[in-house]
Amino acid sequence: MTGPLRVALLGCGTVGSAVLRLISEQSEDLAARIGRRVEVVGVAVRRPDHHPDVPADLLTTDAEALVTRDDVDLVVEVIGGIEPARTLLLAAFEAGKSVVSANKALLAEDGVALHAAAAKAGVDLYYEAAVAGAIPLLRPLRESLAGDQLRKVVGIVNGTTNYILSRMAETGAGFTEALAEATELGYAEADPTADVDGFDAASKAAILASLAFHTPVSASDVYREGISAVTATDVSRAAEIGCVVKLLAICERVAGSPDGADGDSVAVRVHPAMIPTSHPLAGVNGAFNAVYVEAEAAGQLMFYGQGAGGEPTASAVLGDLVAVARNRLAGAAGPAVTSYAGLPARPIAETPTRYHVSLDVADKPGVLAAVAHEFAEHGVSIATVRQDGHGDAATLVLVSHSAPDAALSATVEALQEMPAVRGVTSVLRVEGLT
Ligand SMILES: NC(=O)C1=CN([C@@H]2O[C@H](COP(=O)(O)OP(=O)(O)OC[C@H]3O[C@@H](n4cnc5c(N)ncnc54)[C@H](O)[C@@H]3O)[C@@H](O)[C@H]2O)C=CC1
Ligand SMILES: N[C@@H](CC=O)C(=O)O
Ligand code: NA
Repeated sequence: MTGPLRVALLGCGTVGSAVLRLISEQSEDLAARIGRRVEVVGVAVRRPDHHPDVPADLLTTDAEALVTRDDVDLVVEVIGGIEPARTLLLAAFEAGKSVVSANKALLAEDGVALHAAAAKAGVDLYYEAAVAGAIPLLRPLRESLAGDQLRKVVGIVNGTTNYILSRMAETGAGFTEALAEATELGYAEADPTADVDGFDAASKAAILASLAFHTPVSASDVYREGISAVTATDVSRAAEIGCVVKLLAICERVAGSPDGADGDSVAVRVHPAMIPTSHPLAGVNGAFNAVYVEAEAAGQLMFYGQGAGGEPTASAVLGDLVAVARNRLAGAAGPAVTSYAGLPARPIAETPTRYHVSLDVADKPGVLAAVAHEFAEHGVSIATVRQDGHGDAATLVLVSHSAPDAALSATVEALQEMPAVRGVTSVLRVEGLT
C-alpha cells in the first residue's frame, strides 16, 4: 500500500466537525508522523444540508455502505449512542477496518463483544476520547501501566456536573441555579439528564474499571447516583469539615467476593461525595476532569485536563487515529484489551463506604447517646461527632468509619425514625479522609 490512508468519518457534530478540521489543518504533520497522508473519503451525516462547510461529494447518509467501502482503510465513529453505532462498528471490523470511537455509552454497554470482534478481524478498536476527553488516560492504562497492579481509580469524569458543583461551592448557589448557569454557558446539554443523573460518568467508570482490573465491567454493574439531590447545605457542611463535594467515579479492587469466596472483587460506583481539600481531586474545578490512580508499584498518579468540547475531544480522536494508522502500516494490531481476571462485581450494599450525617436535634440529655446507639446497633463505628448550637436548634454532625454501605444507609433510616431527631439535613458519602 503506497497511497494515502483513507478515513470514513461517521458523524459530523461537535466532535466530528473538529476532527475533520484538524485532519485538514494538520495534514502535513500527520503525514510526516504516520508516514502516509490521511485523506477523509466520506462523511456520514443525517442531514447533508446541515453541513455546508463539508465538500458535498464527501457527504452521505448511508453510513453502513461507507464503512464497508473498499476505498476505506480506517473508520472514525463520532455519532454516539448504541444503535446504529454498534452495527456500524461490527460491519467495519468484519470488513477489516480499524475503528476509532468516542462512544462511551456503546463501549460501556458492549465493550467485550466489540473487542472480541476487532480481535477476530485482527484490527484495532481505540477510544481514548470516550473517557475524560483530551486527557491521555485509556492508553496509559492499557499500555504504560500494563505491568503494574491497580488498586483504585477515582475520577471527576463529567465536566457538566463538576462545573455545577464548583459554582455551588464558590457562590453558595443551589443546584437548580447552578444548572441554569451551566446550560447558559453551553456546558450542559438541552437535556442534561445523562450528565446530572450520573449516566455519563457511570459509562466512563465501567470503561475505566474494565481496563484497570482486566475484567469485563459494564454500565449495569455500576452503582449510580447523580447530583440533583445535592443541596447548598451539603456543600456548606462539607466546607465546615474541610471538604468539597464532587461527583466521583470510584473503581476499586476490594478484598473478598460477594459470595464469600476467596479472591478479590471489583466495586464500581458513581455518586456525590465529600473529599478533603487536601485530596488531589479537590482542586479540580469548573468543567475540568481529572483521574487519580493508585497502583501497587507506581504509587499515586494523577491525570488532569479538558474532558469535553469539540477540539479537546478531537485531539484524543486524532491521537488514536495516528496510532491505528501506524499499526496498520506496520501490518499489525495494537495491544489487545485483556479481561482474563474476570473479577466479580461487588454490589454497593457490600461495598465499604463512609458517611457524613448531619441531624437537627433537641439539645437534651441522652440524645447523643441515643444517636450513637443507632450507629452501634448497625455495627457502624463513629469517627467524629460535633454539636453546633443548643436548645431546640442544635445540630449534630457525625462522620462514620468505614462500614458496608447497607449498614450505613440502614443507620440513616433508623435515625430518621427517632423521636429525638427533628430531621436528617445532610447525608453524603465521604472519600479520602484519613
Ligand atoms: N461533545 C463532547 O464534549 C464529547 C463527546 N464525546 C462523544 O463523542 C460522540 C459524538 O458527540 P458529539 O459530537 O458531541 O455529538 P453531536 O450530537 O454533536 O454529533 C453527533 C452527530 O452524529 C450525527 N448522526 C447521528 N446518527 C447518525 C447516523 N445514523 N448516521 C450519520 N450521522 C449520524 C448527528 O446528526 C450529529 O451531527 C458521542 O459518542 C459522545 O459521547 C466524548 C467526549 C466528549
Ligand atoms: N457531557 C460530558 C461531555 C464529555 O464526555 C461532560 O459534561 O463531561
Ligand atoms: Na481520554
